[in-house]
Order: sequence, then C-alpha cells, then structure tokens
Amino acid sequence: MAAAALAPADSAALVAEHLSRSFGPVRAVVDASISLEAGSVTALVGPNGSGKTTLLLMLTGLLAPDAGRVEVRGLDVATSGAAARRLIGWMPDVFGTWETLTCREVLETFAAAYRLPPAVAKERATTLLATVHLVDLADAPSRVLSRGQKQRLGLARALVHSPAVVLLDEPAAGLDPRSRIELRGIVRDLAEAGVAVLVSSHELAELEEMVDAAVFLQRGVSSFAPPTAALQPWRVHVLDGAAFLAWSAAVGLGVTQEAGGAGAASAVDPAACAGPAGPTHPTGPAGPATFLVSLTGELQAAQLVRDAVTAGVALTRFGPAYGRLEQAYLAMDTDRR
Ligand SMILES: Nc1ncnc2c1ncn2[C@@H]1O[C@H](COP(=O)(O)OP(=O)(O)OP(=O)(O)O)[C@@H](O)[C@H]1O
Repeated sequence: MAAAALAPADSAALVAEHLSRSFGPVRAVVDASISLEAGSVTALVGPNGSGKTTLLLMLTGLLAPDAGRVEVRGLDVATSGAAARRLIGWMPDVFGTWETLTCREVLETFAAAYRLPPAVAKERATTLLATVHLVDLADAPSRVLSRGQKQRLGLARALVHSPAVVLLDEPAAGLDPRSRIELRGIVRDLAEAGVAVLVSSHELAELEEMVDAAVFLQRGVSSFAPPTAALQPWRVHVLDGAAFLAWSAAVGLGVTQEAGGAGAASAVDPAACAGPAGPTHPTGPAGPATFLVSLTGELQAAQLVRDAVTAGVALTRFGPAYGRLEQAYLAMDTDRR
C-alpha cells in the first residue's frame, strides 16, 4: 500500500514531519517538523550544533533521515529523488566550486545538470550574474573570487533552475553590508515570485527584516513558538540620566544603566536612589544616558512614555532592546553544544 501523503496546507511547498538523524551517538536532529509556504520566507534559528545544517541537508534530499519524511509539492524527496530535487535550490554554508571554471561556466554547468536547454542556461547565467553583481567577474575563474563573491555565486547557483523551494544556510556569511542589503532584496523578490524560502542564520536582527515566519531548533527538536519571557527589556535614551533615575526611583521602576552603549549594563537599585523621605539625588550621570527597563509589553511601554513625559523627563529614544527573533532566541532554554 502506498504511504499516505502528508497533508500540507494548500500553499505549503515543502512539508517535513518528525525528521530525525544521528551520527553515531550524536543525535543531531531528534524530532523536527517544518512547513514552508509558497511565497513566504521562513527563518531557521537555533544555537550552534542545534541541528540546522543536518535538517537542511535532509530537506534537500542530500542526507537520508533515520526517520520521518520530506515532501516537496507532494513529491517524497526519498523516493522521487531527481524530480523532487529539481524543485529545490540549495545554498550550503560553504560553497565548493570548480576552481578552473569561470563564474558563467559554473552556472551553465549546473543549469545543464538540471537539464536546462543550452540557450536557456546561458540566459539564466547572464540574468543571475547581474542579480548577484558578478557581471565583471563573469569570465574570471571562480578561484579568484573573494569569500563574499563566492557566496554570491553560490546563491546564483542555487537559483539557476528556478526552484520552487530555496534553502539557504548562512547566506549572509562573508557578505559586505551592501551585499547583505541586496541579499534581503533578492530573498524578498523570490517570495514575491511565489518561491518558498528557508533561511538559516545567526544574524537575527537581519533575518527579522526578511522573514514572515520562524522555526526554532533546540537540540534537534523544532518548535514554531518558543516560550517568550513575561518581561522584555526596552531601551530608554534620555537627555539627563540623573533626572531619569530620580523619576524612575520615585515611581518604583527598576532600571539598568547601559555604560557606553548596548551590551555593557549595570543594575541600578531604585531604592538606593531614594532617601527615607522619597527620592533624593541619585548617582546617575548628569547628561545623556541609556537605560534598560523590563516591561510586560507595549501597553506598559506606552504608559511609561506618557508618565515620563508628564513628569518632564526628556526621552530621546525608546523601543524594545531586542527584535522579536532575538527575544524568542533568548527565551529558549538551551544553549549551544
Ligand atoms: N557528519 C557528522 N558526523 C558526526 N557528527 C555530526 C556530523 N554532522 C553534524 N554532526 C553533529 O550534529 C550536531 C548538529 O550539527 P549541525 O551542523 O547540524 O548544527 P548547526 O545547528 O548547523 O550548527 P552551526 O550553527 O554551528 O552551524 C553537532 O553536534 C555536530 O557535531
């Protein structure tokens, strides 16, 4: 009897259920499920060693799972091999290439491997070299490319056969700022064109700007919604640190001062800023300063702004200290391995 098809949502381009894979005693992926929607970008997030690359390799069909199944547009990757792989574009984190071939030849060779007619292959190579800004190096041997240029060629290679699903493992690694911005544009354009994209990256702030959904991996186990902490840090920039501390002590707001920008923080005890008869003169900096405050959400944030402004505290900037992906990542209870 034929195995029952997985039951994806109508728009799901790739569905994987309960994948697992061990390497000897190492359980790289324990239980991972994922669904990629056509026309959307999904982030794959997890600490070092959480199994992201292993999962991606199973999704591409390059690594057989110990258990579980992957279907691309209804085709089982394990049994439909070439037909399923024709629908997938894969950009590994390290892009190996034939060093003596030119960039154009690399793309045309891959296009030929996907059975694209020579004229179409030529046209795709020309288009993609322009997309990834390698026109000037089109006829240079790929060995002369810098790391970032190799990454861009790797992205072009992943797209050469116009796949329905694109899997990118750390695509921004080695890219300069302009190329990173362009990468975001390319990824969003793919989604606009109906492609399902999965991007694995540790650059969470950057990732957040291009994704519609996220899958988290913790020690080989996937989840769509990691637990979020009840309190989230918000960053407050003020014109007068001492005045802000005096006010926060008066209203009983716990604050942490950031010394020299994000990252270097020291706790400030509001009680230490207030004398027995209430707030006196806290030992905060007289001048611009940055603080972190822990809030329950946007409602409390709005209240804080209103109360501070009413009390004459000069706020210059105020917002969540971390993006949603960073927040979710920090709320995960496992670390790297
Ligand atoms: N071929 C292999 N042989 C043995 N162990 C492996 C192999 N591939 C991966 N592992 C192990 O499986 C676990 C998951 O590795 P994987 O590369 O999938 O993690 P990752 O989330 O991609 O990590 P990173 O963020 O550092 O790239 C790690 O403990 C790793 O050492």
